[in-house]
Amino acid sequence: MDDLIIAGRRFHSRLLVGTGKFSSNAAMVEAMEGSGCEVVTVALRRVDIDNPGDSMLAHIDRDKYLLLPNTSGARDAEEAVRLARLARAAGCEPWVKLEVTPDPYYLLPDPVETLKAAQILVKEGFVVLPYINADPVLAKHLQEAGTATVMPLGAPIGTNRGLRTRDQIAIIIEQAVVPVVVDAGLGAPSHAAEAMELGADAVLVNTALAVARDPGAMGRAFKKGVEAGREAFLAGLGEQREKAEASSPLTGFLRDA
Ligand SMILES: CC(=O)[C@@H](O)[C@H](O)COP(=O)(O)O
Repeated sequence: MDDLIIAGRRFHSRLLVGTGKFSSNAAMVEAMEGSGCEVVTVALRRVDIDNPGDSMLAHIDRDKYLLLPNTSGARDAEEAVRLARLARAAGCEPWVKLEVTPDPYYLLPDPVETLKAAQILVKEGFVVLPYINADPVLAKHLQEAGTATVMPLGAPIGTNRGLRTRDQIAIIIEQAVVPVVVDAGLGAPSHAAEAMELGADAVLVNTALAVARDPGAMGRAFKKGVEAGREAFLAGLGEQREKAEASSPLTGFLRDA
């Protein structure tokens, strides 16, 4: 068993999926099913969380998937906290993907407001999964505040540019005492595999699935990428070297004969 454990809860899948930007609810469900995910994140601003008949929520089987509300669109801590409280009041589990993104162009997370919101929400009993820039110092502060994960970005949301923050993420992974979930910017299964090979505990993907010609097939491709990367990480990757080293050394019985 190689389960992902977040706040004491076990997941077989290490791929979390976002629900934005899909051309239809059917396409979203195909991507979720193909990916094998068990956690799906939903922007609180986009759904009527009080209404189980909301057209998008009605397509998410809550027995099969953990619905992870996110505070996407919040511009400061106050707004994020308000959204999280609304979700809990509407009967959602007290899990929240904390996003505070005041900058409309790059959607980069605000570190000060994110930390402030995390401190409040943890105290109120929320399981907090904060979306952050790949900043190891901030990651430490959030863990000290009691967050259940840290979720550093690979690249800005929706850019599909892959693991641009690789070196910083490596430091976060080295120092983390909670699961590290690489979130945002992963545009191809190879990007997800790279994050997992680096030692990330999980990844979260949305845009790459939503914009694919066949979201179900892309979900399956990401599943394989995540599994391959995880397996390689556990198997132990060889270190990178500057100089060549022959795969078939010229020592041994041929030269000695
Ligand atoms: C859906 C979500 O929670 C975001 O953090 C984000 O949308 C994920 O990033 P990509 O859309 O780039 O995969």
